[in-house]
Amino acid sequence: MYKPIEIADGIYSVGCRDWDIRDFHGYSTYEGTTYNAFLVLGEKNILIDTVKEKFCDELLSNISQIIDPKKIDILISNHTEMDHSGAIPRVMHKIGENKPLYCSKMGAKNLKSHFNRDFNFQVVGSGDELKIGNRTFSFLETRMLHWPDSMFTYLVEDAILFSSDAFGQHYSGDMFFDDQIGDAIMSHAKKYYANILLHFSPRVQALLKDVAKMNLKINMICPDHGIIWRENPSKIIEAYDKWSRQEPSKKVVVIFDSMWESTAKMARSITNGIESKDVSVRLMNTRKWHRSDIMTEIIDAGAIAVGSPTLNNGIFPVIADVMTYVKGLRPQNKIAAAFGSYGWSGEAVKILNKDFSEMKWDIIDEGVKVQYVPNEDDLNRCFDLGIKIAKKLKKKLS
Ligand SMILES: Cc1cc2nc3c(=O)[nH]c(=O)nc-3n(C[C@H](O)[C@H](O)[C@H](O)COP(=O)(O)O)c2cc1C
Repeated sequence: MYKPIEIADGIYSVGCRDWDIRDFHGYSTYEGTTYNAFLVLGEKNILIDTVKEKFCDELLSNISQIIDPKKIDILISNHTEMDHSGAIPRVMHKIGENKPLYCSKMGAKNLKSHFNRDFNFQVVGSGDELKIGNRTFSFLETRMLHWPDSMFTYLVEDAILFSSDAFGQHYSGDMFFDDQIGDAIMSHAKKYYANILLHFSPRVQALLKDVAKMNLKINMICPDHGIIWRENPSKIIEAYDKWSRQEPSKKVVVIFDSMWESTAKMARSITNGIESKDVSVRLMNTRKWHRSDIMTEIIDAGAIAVGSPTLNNGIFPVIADVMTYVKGLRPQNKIAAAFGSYGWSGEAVKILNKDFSEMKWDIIDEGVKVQYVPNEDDLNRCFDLGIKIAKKLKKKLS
């Protein structure tokens, strides 16, 4: 940033924007991301989280515009992943190697594993508090949201939740708050949830219930990526509640790949069949759509159809990539059907059905297989499969 932003009295956002990044551990970030870090001034000066190693100079320069970094007394690390911890060794070197580093028990273990050294760890768990002057930092472990070390730091008097990766978005721009960017941020937040947190949805539900019971006042949510939620923090909490419930909607995603257009023709007929029953549909060619965009469409879809030609007795490699990725993120509550063209052995549909059953998706048809190029009858069978998917979905939702 060209200069740090004071987000509340004596509290500054001092992190960095990564305008260039496009591949974030396999997730496509068309608009880059930010690595947020926060400086809280007071009787003791506290830095919450750091940035990716290569942005360390920028972080230190941002801090220097407010105080001499040597005057930082305490570092809080909410999450060990390198985009937030990468700069820790250099930051500690700058502020003083023996200054206390607050983190969870798993945080201490994981920071050691990352940097192969000890810091002056002060291990904290849920409910522990650090009182400094007129400020209270309260810690809440959020294990597996999304790493074992993850935790939140809640600043009691200011009612600010530093939420680590939760509630984040991969977005980098000239807007820093929800009231500046408006609803445009929600697609980034949804993509982030679908690709980073979806498989932990039961834990998200449990956490939201725990936080509701705690009756925390939340004026602001400061995640480690993207914009800060200050106008309406409950908007992202409500969105997390909705996404983590994994409720199906009247929407089908048709995913396919094709070498010679046969599976593509089948995919289009299935799509037409779905649409003929007034069900919304997204047709996604895996050669044109990134796996993380496909995943974002899947999260609220009620049904998924996947098509692959048979290649060397298996499914097409790009479809295998997408299916491996989707399986890991465990989307629930889906109706499913497979399809594909083949030449002689035709294993693809069977393999896709196995993938569906591993995810406990409801396979509503044995799938449509077509030898080589589909004729009119074959395309009618595909159209009928589309109708069947749409009808089953409507019935399920009624
Ligand atoms: C390199 C290569 C390997 C193939 N291997 C198989 C195979 O193992 N079993 C099979 O049934 N068909 C195989 N096929 C045939 C394709 O599945 C068939 O051409 C199909 O119609 C392609 O569908 P598409 O037009 O959607 O790509 C192979 C085709 C190619 C080009």
